[in-house]
Amino acid sequence: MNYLTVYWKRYRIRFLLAIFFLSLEALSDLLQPALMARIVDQGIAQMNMPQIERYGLLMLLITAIGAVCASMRNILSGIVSQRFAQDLRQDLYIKIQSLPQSGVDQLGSASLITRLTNDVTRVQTFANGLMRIMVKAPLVGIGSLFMAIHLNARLSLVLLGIAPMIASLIVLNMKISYPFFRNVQLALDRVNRSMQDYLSGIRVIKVFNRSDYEQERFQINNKKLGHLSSSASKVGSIFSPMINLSVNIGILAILWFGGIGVNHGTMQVGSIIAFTNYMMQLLFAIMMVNNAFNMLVRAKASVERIGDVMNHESDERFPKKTNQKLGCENRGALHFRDVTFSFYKNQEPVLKDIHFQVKPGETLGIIGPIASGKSTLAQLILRFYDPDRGEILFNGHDIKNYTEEELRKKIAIVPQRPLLFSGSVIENIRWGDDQASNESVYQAAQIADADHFIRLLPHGYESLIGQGGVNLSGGQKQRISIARALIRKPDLLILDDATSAVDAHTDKMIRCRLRQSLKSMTCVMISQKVSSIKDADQIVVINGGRIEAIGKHADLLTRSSFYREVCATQLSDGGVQHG
Ligand SMILES: Nc1ncnc2c1ncn2[C@@H]1O[C@H](COP(=O)(O)OP(=O)(O)OP(=O)(O)O)[C@@H](O)[C@H]1O
Repeated sequence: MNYLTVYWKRYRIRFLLAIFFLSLEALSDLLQPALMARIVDQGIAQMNMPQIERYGLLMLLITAIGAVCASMRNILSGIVSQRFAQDLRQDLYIKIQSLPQSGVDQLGSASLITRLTNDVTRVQTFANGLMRIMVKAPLVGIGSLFMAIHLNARLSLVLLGIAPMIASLIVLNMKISYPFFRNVQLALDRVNRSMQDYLSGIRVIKVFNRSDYEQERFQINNKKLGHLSSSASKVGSIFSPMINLSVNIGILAILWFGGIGVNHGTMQVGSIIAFTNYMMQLLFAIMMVNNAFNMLVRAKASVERIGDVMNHESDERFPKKTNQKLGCENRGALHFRDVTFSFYKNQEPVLKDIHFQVKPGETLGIIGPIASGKSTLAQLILRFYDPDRGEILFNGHDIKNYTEEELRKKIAIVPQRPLLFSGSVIENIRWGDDQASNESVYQAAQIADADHFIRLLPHGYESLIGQGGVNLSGGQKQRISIARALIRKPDLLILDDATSAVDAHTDKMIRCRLRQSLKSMTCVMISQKVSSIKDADQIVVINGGRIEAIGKHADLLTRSSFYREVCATQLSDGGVQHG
């Protein structure tokens, strides 16, 4: 919970000011029954009009002060809780951005969304409640008790008997409820995850007619959430009436003993009214304290879940300062030296003893069966993960010597699944370099063979792209992604199956243009298609996480059985093309 200290320091003055107004408001509530008792006992009972007017006016004044304080407290609590939530959300967002990829994998993206939205809102509601009722309830509760004792000490013994009983009930409620609320949040994560899965795969789900199946999956998670939520509220619904019953027994006892007192002439009617009023205020306060505990239990679960993220180790692997010694003599050179990598400790490595070298300006093709580790290899170059053994050199230097900004400025990747944002086409391309001129954008689009189709769009480069590029074809999205990577003018370009959705002719055009226009740029081309990589200077055949063979197309036809088989099935003439 340490991470909350910074917000406490930032907002404590306004928070304490809200509590100050709240205390005045509570004081105004507490004084009213006592004034009413005087109006009844000293005014009405003795037909004393001046007393009625005096205490009546005083009561009005105190109520007005209470109302002003309530407004001030409302304004302050609104401001403090809104700003606190806004800051917390922002800081959590920044923290999520700083997490290493393994941290994001571990926490899960759906859970991170729930933490950023639902959990922050819960903590905000609690903070707001703290300034509205939670402090007022104990103040009014203790004040009522004090005023009641002041009115009639003997009658107050009833209250002292009941209070410990109610306190025990509240503590028990909190202990039992807490695990339920934590489980509710976890169930909410699962509901969000199934929704996220559905939205990201909506087309495939429809094509495969799997909407019913997905609906069932959602229903299972939703039912679990409903079940857990109702179990959690059942606990609350058992305890609340028990607390109510205890308080009502107390009121009944007061009326009983008070009635006896009035009969014997030891108590006045006004005092009994005031006493029951205080009892009602006490009832209200206790109910509020109970609700506050329920809110606290929920907020505690959320505070801990946010804390899991806030206290998670940030990605501190990159050096903070530029290493002056990193010269550019070997611009674009890439060297894998016996790299072994596994995602989880004590698990079979995904990549084993990977060793190869790419000279500046060369193109390296990588081919292999599915799940053989091709994309993982690309992610290691960008340091999304670090190898367990071995090292990767880029531009002649260990990639661990580069700052995050430097490394990612020099290397651009076009991922398997192109990611486009809502906005115009030109904005999406310029996202790679926001300083790029229009000319550079057009040039990058031409190399990616995107310029022609973009100009045919209703508003050309200014045409709007829907969220995730819904209004574009797969091949169009891939070409815009390539243009976006090119505009960065990287030393090394990684195309991770980036032309899988374009036809063979366009694929060839893009490769030719890349070679002609960017002679100095090194290119790593991962593909399942032989046609995409067969002209590369070197081809790495990767199988089961190991390099099966390295060489040119012609060499591999004799040296790699996997490569030969793939060529035989893929190349258009049905046979094996040499050269
Ligand atoms: N974030 C991750 N956490 C754990 N395991 C992973 C992760 N990403 C990939 N893997 C595993 O690593 C192995 C290699 O995956 P990778 O994506 O590198 O294969 P690939 O050769 O690129 O496959 P494809 O051709 O299908 O894209 C697979 O077994 C996969 O399950």
